[in-house]
Amino acid sequence: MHSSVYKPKFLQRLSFRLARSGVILALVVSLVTSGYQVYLDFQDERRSLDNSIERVMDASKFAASRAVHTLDYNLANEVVNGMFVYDFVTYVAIIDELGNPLAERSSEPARQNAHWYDSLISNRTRRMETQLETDALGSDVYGLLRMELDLVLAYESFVDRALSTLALGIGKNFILTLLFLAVFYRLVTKPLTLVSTSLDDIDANNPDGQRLPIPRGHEKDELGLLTNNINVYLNSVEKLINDNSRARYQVEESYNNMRRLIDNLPHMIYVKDSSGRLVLVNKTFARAFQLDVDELTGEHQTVILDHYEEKSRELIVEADNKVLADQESLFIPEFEWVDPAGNYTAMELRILPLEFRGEPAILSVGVDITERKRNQARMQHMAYHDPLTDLPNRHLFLDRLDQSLRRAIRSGQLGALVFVDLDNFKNINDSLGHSAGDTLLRQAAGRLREVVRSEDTVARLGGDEFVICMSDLGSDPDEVTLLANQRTEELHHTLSEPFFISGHRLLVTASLGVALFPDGDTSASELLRNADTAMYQAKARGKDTYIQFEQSMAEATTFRLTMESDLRNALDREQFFLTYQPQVDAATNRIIGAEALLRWHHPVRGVVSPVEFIPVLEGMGLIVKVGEWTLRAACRAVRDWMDRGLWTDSMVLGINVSPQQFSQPEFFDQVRQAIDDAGIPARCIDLEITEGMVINEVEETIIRMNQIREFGVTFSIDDFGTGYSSLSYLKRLPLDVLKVDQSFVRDLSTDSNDAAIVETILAMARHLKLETIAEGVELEEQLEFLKSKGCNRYQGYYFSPPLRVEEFEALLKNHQHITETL
Ligand SMILES: Nc1nc2c(ncn2[C@@H]2O[C@H](COP(=O)(O)O[C@H]3[C@@H](O)[C@H](n4cnc5c(=O)[nH]c(N)nc54)O[C@@H]3COP(=O)(O)O)[C@@H](O)[C@H]2O)c(=O)[nH]1
Repeated sequence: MHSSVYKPKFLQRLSFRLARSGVILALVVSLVTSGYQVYLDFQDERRSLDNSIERVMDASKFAASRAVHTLDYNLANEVVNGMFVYDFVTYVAIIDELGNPLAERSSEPARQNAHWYDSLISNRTRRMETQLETDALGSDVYGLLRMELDLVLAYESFVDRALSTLALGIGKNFILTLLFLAVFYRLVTKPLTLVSTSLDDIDANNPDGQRLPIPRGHEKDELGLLTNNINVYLNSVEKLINDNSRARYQVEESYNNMRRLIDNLPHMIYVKDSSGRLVLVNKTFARAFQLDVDELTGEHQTVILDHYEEKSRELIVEADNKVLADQESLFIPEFEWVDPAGNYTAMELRILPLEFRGEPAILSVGVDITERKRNQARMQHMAYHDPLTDLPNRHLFLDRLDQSLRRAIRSGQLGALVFVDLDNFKNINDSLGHSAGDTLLRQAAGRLREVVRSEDTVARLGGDEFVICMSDLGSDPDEVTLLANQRTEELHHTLSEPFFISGHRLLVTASLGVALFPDGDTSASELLRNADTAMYQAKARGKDTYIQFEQSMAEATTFRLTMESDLRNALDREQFFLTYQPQVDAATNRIIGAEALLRWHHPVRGVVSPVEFIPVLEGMGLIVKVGEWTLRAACRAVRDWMDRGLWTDSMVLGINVSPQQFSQPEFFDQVRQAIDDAGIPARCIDLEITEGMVINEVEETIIRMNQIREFGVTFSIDDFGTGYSSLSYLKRLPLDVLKVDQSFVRDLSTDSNDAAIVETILAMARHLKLETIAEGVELEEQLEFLKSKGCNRYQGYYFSPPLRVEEFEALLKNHQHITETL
C-alpha cells in the first residue's frame, strides 16, 4: 500500500525485539533454574562435607581422648596426621584440659589455590571442635579435638560444578532461544514481511484486482487467515471504491443531466443562498443579462436587482425573505424588469424554499411572459376586432353603441348609427377573386375611418357590411337629422370614388341606412337592426343611396327574417321544385335540351322567384344543400324522360351551379353520384357556371372542370359579358357552351352597343370553337339578328317560358312529334 506502509528499522523489527526479549528471558530463566539447581547442590555438598568431617572427627575422637588421657604425644600426632584425609583440612589440633595443644598440624600453604571468588567469602575458615571425654557418658571432659577447614578448598569442585551448570543452562537456553528465533523468523517474521511488502505494492486507492499471495505453507494457519482477511478487506475496499466511483459517476451524470436540462429550459432558473448570493444559475438566466453562467455564479443578487423596476425589486426581496422565513413557496404572477438592451420584459416568478449544499437557499423559476402577454393582448384585440380591416367587430361595436346610447340618454345629446353595405360586392368578389374583394374591403374601411371624427366608431360586421356610430351630434332632433344626413352623404360619397385594385379601376356604390338614437327605449341591437332595415330599403330603392330609418321599414326586415326562417325548412318540407325552359335549335326548330330552373312553393306566398330566394339561400349557406337536391332532381327527371322516350341521349339539360356549391371539395363526387344513381349518360348534363366563379382561383377551377368533363359532363358559361372576366380567362377554361346573357339580347334591336357586344361575343365563341346559346329571346327580330350572326340555339319566352315538369313533358311529346312529322 505504497507510502502508507511503515518500514521498520532493524532494531524495531519484530524478530529483533523478540530475540532481545527471548535472550533476556532465557538468561533470567537459566539463572533462576540453574541457580536453584546450584543451591540444591550446595545444600547436598554442605551436608556431605559435614558428614565427612563428622565421620573423621568421630573416628579420631576415641584415639584423641586416649592420647590426651594418656598424654601420648605420638598417638596424638598420629591422630592429627590421620585427620588430614581431605585437602581442605587446614588445621587439626588435640588440646588438653589446660588448653595446650598436645598435637597440632596445619596444611601447607602451597595447596591453597587462589580463586576469583576468594574475596567474595568473608570467613573462609571453618572451625569444628569436639570435646574429649573419659567415659562414654561424657561426664568427665578433659580436652578438645579441634579441626579447621578451608571452605574454599572444600567447595572448590562444587563451585566448578555449579559454574558449569550455570554456563550450561544459560548456553542451552540461549541456543534454544536462537533456534526458536530462527524458526519464528521463518514462520512469522519473514512471511509477515512478505505480506507487508505485497501489501505495499497494492494501491489502496485502486487495488485493481491485486490481492496478497498467501505465503507458502501458511494456508491454514493464522497468517493465512490474516492474509485471507486482508484480501477480503481488499475486496470490500475495491467494492467500496467501485461503488463509490459508480456513485460519483452517477452523481456527476445526474448533475450534468440536470445542468443540460436547466440550461436548455426556456425558463430562467437560479438559486440564491440566504445572503442573496447566486449559487446556481442556468444559461437562460445568464443570457438575459448578457453574461455567461460562470460570470454570474457566485455574484451577489444586486448585480441583477439593478435591472429591476424599483417596485419589482422590493417585491422580490420581500418575497425571498418570506420564502426563507416561512419555508413555503410563493408565486409572483407578474413583475417587470428591463434587460441590458433596455427592453421591458414581463416575468412570472415562482420562488421555492430549498436546501443547497446543506444551507437554506431559495430556488427561483422565472418565465418570460412578454410574448404570452402580447398574445393575450393580440387575442383580446382579435376577439374584438375584424382581422381583415382591424376595425372593431360586432361584439365591440355593440358594446360601444350601448355605451353611447346610455350616454345619450343621460346627456340628451343625440347620435346616429349608419349601416353601410357595398352594392354588388359579390360580383367583384366572384369576378376578381377574394383577395381583390379583401383589398376593396380594406380600402373601404380606410376611407370610412378617414371621413368620421376620431370619437366615432367604425366597425365591420362581416362581409361588405360596415357600421358607424356617431355620438353627440346635438340635442335638436331636426338639426341632428340634418347633420346625420350630411355625415352619411360624406360616407356615401367617399365610397363612390373609384377604387384601384389589381390594375382594375372599380366603381363601387353603397347603400346606407341611418338610425338616430336614442329612440325611445330601443336597445343597441334593436338600433342596429333598424339601421340595417333602412339600408335594405336603400337597396330596394335601387341601391347607391342612403335612407333614414322609419318605423314602417321594420316590416321589411321582418319579412327577410321570416323568409330565412321559412327557407330553413323548405327542403325538408319538399317545397322546392324544378321548372324546365326548353332550348331550341333555330335551324331545325327542334328542342335540343332545356335549363332546369329552381322554384320555391311557399305555403302562403305561392311560387317564389329564385331571384328573391337564391341570394338569401346563398347568404345562409343553404345553397349547397339545395344545389345538390337540384342536381339529383334534374338527373332523375332526365332518367324518367329517357325511360318514357321523351329524351334522347343527344339532348342536354342545363343545371345552374352556384359558386359556393362549385367550391365544395366534394362537388365532383356529388355530380358523379347524381348521374350514376340516375343511370343517365353524363353528356346529357351541362353545368352552367358564372364568370365570377371561374375567375376566383382559376387554376383550381380548371382542374375541377377538367375532372368533371372527363366524366362526360359539359360546361356552359352563364351570363357571359356581365362580369369582369376577360378573353384570357375564357381561353383557358375547358368550356363547351357560351350563353349570351339576356341583358344584351333584350335591347338588341334598339341598342347598337348591345348588338355589337352580342356580335363580338358570338365571334369570340366561334374563335374558341364554343357552342352558343342566346338567353332571353322574346322577339322574332332578336332571333333573326342572332341567326344572322351565326347563333342558332336559343332559349326564351319566344319559344317557351320555364315550364312545370308535366307541361314540359307535354311540350316534349307534342313538339318533337310535330317537328318529326314536319
Ligand atoms: N344557383 C342556381 N341558380 C338558379 C337556379 N334556378 C334558377 N337560378 C337562377 O336564378 C335566376 C333567376 O332565374 P329565373 O327566375 O328562373 O329566370 C330564368 C328565366 O325564367 C329567365 N328567362 C328565360 N327566358 C326569358 C325571357 O325571354 N325573358 C325574360 N325576361 N326572362 C327570361 O331567365 C333566367 C335564366 O337565366 P340563366 O340562369 O342565367 O340562364 C337566374 O340567374 C338563374 O340562373 C338553380 O337551381 N340554382
